[in-house]
This record gives sequence, C-alpha cells and structure tokens, in this order.
Amino acid sequence: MILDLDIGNTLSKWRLKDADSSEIRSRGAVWTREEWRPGADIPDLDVVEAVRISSVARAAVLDETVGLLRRRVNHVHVARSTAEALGVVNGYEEPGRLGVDRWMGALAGYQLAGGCCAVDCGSAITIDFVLPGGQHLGGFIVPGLRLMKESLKLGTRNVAIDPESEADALLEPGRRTVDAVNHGIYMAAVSAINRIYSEVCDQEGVALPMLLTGGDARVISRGVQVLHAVWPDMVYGGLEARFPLTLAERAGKMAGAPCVPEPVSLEKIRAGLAFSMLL
Ligand SMILES: Nc1ncnc2c1ncn2[C@@H]1O[C@H](COP(=O)(O)OP(=O)(O)O)[C@@H](O)[C@H]1O
Ligand SMILES: CC(C)(COP(=O)(O)O)[C@@H](O)C(=O)NCCC(=O)O
Ligand SMILES: [K+]
Repeated sequence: MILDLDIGNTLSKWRLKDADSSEIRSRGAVWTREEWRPGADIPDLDVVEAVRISSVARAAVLDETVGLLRRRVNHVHVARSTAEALGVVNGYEEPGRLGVDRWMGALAGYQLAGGCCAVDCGSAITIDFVLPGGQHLGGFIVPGLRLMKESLKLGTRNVAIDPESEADALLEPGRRTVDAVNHGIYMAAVSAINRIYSEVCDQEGVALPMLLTGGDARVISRGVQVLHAVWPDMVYGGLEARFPLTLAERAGKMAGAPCVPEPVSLEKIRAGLAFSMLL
C-alpha cells in the first residue's frame, strides 16, 4: 500500500492506495494541530510500503510526522517546490517559497490537461495558472471561506455554509447576520475566481481548463460560472506525478482524475469581461 498525505493548514488528509490495483482503499483526515499517533484516525502503517507527503503546515508538524513515519516505513518521499518539474517551470521569483500544495496542483493539472487554472479552496483559496507550454505564471491567494468568516468576529463562526446549499440561494441578500456573512463570503470567493480567471486568460490570450480542489470545492463549484472540473485528489495527483511508484503512475495515470473540461472560447471570456466592465 502507498500512503499519500496532504497536510494543509486546517486538515491533514490521507489516503491508502493499492500499489497493484491502483484502487483507493481508504481515506481520512485529522485536524492539523493534532499530533499523529496510532489510534487517531490514521491507517495501519504495517501495510504501508511507501509514503508521499505534501505539507504546508509548520515545519515542526512535518518534522514530527516524517520522524514518526521513517521509524515504520522504508520509503518516505517529501515533496518540495522546485524551479522546474515534469515540464512545468515555477513562476515564483523564489520557487521554493511557492506553497507545495499549489505546486502539486500545478503539476497534476499540467499532466492532466496541459495548460490549466488550478484552484484550491481550503484554508486559503489559491488560484494558479500554467500556460500550455508549461510556464507557471504564479497566482493569487485569497482567504478561504472559513478564514473570511472568522475574521469578521460577528459570532457566526460556528454556522458553516451548508455544503448542499444551492448557489442561487447563497447569492441572495442575507436577512440575518449569519446569512449576510455566509452569502457575502461566498460571493467574494466565487466572484474572485470568475474574475481572476477571465483577466488572466484575457492577458495571456488563451482559454485554460479550470480544475477545482479542496474542502470547499464542491460548494464553490456551484457558483463558478467558468466551465471546470472538481478534482478532490488533485494534490495527491501531483504526488503521483512527482513520485511515480506503480506501473500506472509511471504511465502518467493519476487516480480519480476527472475528464478535462473543455473551456469556452477566448472570445466568450473576453465578451463576459467587457460586459462586466460596462455595468
Ligand atoms: N469536515 C470538515 N472539517 C473541516 N473543514 C471542512 C470540512 N468540510 C469542509 N470543510 C471546509 O474545508 C476547509 C478545509 O479544506 P482543506 O482543503 O482541507 O484545507 P487545508 O488544505 O487548508 O487544510 C475548511 O476551512 C472548511 O471551510
Ligand atoms: C497559500 C497556502 C497557505 C494555502 O494553504 P492551504 O489553504 O491549502 O492550507 C499555502 O500554499 C502556503 O503556505 N503557501 C506559501 C506561500 C505561497 O504560496 O506564496
Ligand atoms: K488552499
């Protein structure tokens, strides 16, 4: 079994992948601030022959996790943001400073779709662009839904947006504090994604396929007008691409990858942008 780990600022997600069949056998998540110990919601390490890790948590959390795993598992691969990998050139002035979850998303998106817009809706919402030739342009970082809500301190932090909500309902004016806040932050997130996508495609003269991942991807997906695919395992896809261990992975296959969404034409994107400027 291969253990893939995606340690974010809120949740440490894991999945167990069968190295022979490529099936995902189990998955789970624990709060990032909790230490990893047997008995917490983590898999049985006896069946694990290799671990791959993407972590943006504090260095101490990663060190502790890697230390614990190295005592039990022979092969532990820790992803880093590099200047170049798999045909993608990192757009950051200091490539090592790009969040490694963003780098994994960019690598996965490029392997799946060529040029892409990779959006990760977690503690932060990150929007990264890779051109068809592999140049990563850099990206945008916006506070995620939960962070935006907590920063308001209006006593509404415990009332999360219902992930089953319809976008239309979330885009109406709220008539109670909790709705005004939830609808406001939702509008802020989806408008930022729609606008940033259109602006960058316009600037670069290319309509890019958009891929969405992260804990809030499903609910945000309903409000994003741009055609896109939701790919919950996008960060894991980057780990598979970066550290291919199975035959299927060496052939470029990433478990759970969606069909590539066909973007609308650049003309339509530009028309939408021009229209929104007139209002
Ligand atoms: N069961 C859940 N527990 C915690 N957060 C959740 C859950 N379901 C959805 N969320 C949302 O997902 C976000 C965390 O998403 P995730 O992509 O795991 O973030 P990160 O990678 O930053 O840890 C939270 O901020 C919250 O808005
Ligand atoms: C921007 C992030 C906080 C997003 O992390 P997440 O929401 O997935 O927990 C993370 O990618 C990070 O710490 N990046 C380093 C700064 C940068 O990418 O510029
Ligand atoms: K994120």
